[in-house]
Amino acid sequence: MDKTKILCVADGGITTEMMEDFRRLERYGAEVTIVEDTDMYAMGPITDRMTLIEQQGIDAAPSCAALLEHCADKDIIVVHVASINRAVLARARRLKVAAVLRGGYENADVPLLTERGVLLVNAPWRSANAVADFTVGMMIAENKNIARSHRHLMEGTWRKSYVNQSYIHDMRKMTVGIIGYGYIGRRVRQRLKGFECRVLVHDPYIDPQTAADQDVSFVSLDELLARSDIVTLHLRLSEQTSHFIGAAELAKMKPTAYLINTARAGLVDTAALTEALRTHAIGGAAVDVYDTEPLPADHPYLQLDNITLTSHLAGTSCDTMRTSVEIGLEDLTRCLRGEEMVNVRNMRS
Ligand SMILES: NC(=O)c1ccc[n+]([C@@H]2O[C@H](COP(=O)([O-])OP(=O)(O)OC[C@H]3O[C@@H](n4cnc5c(N)ncnc54)[C@H](O)[C@@H]3O)[C@@H](O)[C@H]2O)c1
Ligand SMILES: O=C(O)[C@H](O)[C@H](O)COP(=O)(O)O
Repeated sequence: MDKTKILCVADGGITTEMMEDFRRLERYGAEVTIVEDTDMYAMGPITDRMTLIEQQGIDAAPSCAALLEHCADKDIIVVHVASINRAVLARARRLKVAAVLRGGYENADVPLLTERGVLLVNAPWRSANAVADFTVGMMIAENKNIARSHRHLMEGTWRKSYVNQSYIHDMRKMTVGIIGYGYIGRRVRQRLKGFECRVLVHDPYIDPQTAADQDVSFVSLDELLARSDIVTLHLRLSEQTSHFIGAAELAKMKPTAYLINTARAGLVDTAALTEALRTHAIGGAAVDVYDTEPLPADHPYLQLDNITLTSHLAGTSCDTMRTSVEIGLEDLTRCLRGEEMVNVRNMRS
């Protein structure tokens, strides 16, 4: 019987050494080939190919030469950010499973994979702990003026008070509203337990039983916006959620409330948030993600004194990359044992 042939494409984000873990699948009779996506290094920062794909579509970003060269006889391919696009699928005629070791899988042509009967699996919660940690950090950085004080000290200024002086509260006195209760939203909630703050959640897609099992209050969007001292976004960006927070939603927030966005820039109307912060219609914001990245030097956020900004760092951790491999390896192990994979995104086997 033919061996199952697996191709793993390492790209520096997920290193060749990390991809070596997939050799454990050889105990199930698979043959594992590991190649390097050297084009990725030429493209600069790891997210550049992803930005091209997100903004211009899957066929806009250059294909990975190593993937094209080695995919023809493979049953399974494993990638991080290399595109599984039309060109790859035209060559990979034996392909049965495509594994994208990310939460998002914009670098896979899902309709085409589905049409070809190829299962797509991903690594949905790989960065959820990193992003949840970071999000809580952003809440505290903004509310307690940590980044602002750091900047002023680096500039030689000792300041004892900031614009939010009259509404800096201990976390245990605050109500935090979590919008989107998926992998990251739930982990933010877990972390907030230690701070003893009240937590409200808005997520219309949580089934009633799951909601009943959680010790949080599920509320409408309007109630969450009106009652929260901190509103934190953990939805995925889609046509339905584009500009989820605009002028109308910001107007429903308390004038002392903070908006935290470590999810996706497109969830928030940037002009509306800028205006709300400029006029102090809300207390402040902390933002990790932008419509244009890197953040342009003339971006209006850079003129504000009530915002904490980071450079799309929330998901970045060594553990994120290791976890990506662990999640993928678990599912491909199930596949080789003839069991159902858990992270299938396009159809059930
Ligand atoms: N900044 C970073 O570095 C970074 C890293 C990883 C992920 N992210 C982003 O974090 C976000 C959350 O990721 P996740 O893995 O938790 O996603 P997820 O899919 O697990 O959870 C999203 C949740 O949003 C809910 N939702 C959908 N529409 C909604 C609506 N209209 N109102 C309220 N809730 C709604 C869904 O039911 C789901 O529970 C995504 O936008 C993702 O792109 C950012
Ligand atoms: O936000 C991020 O960090 C990036 O989108 C990163 O490319 C991967 O995130 P993921 O697709 O795993 O959610």
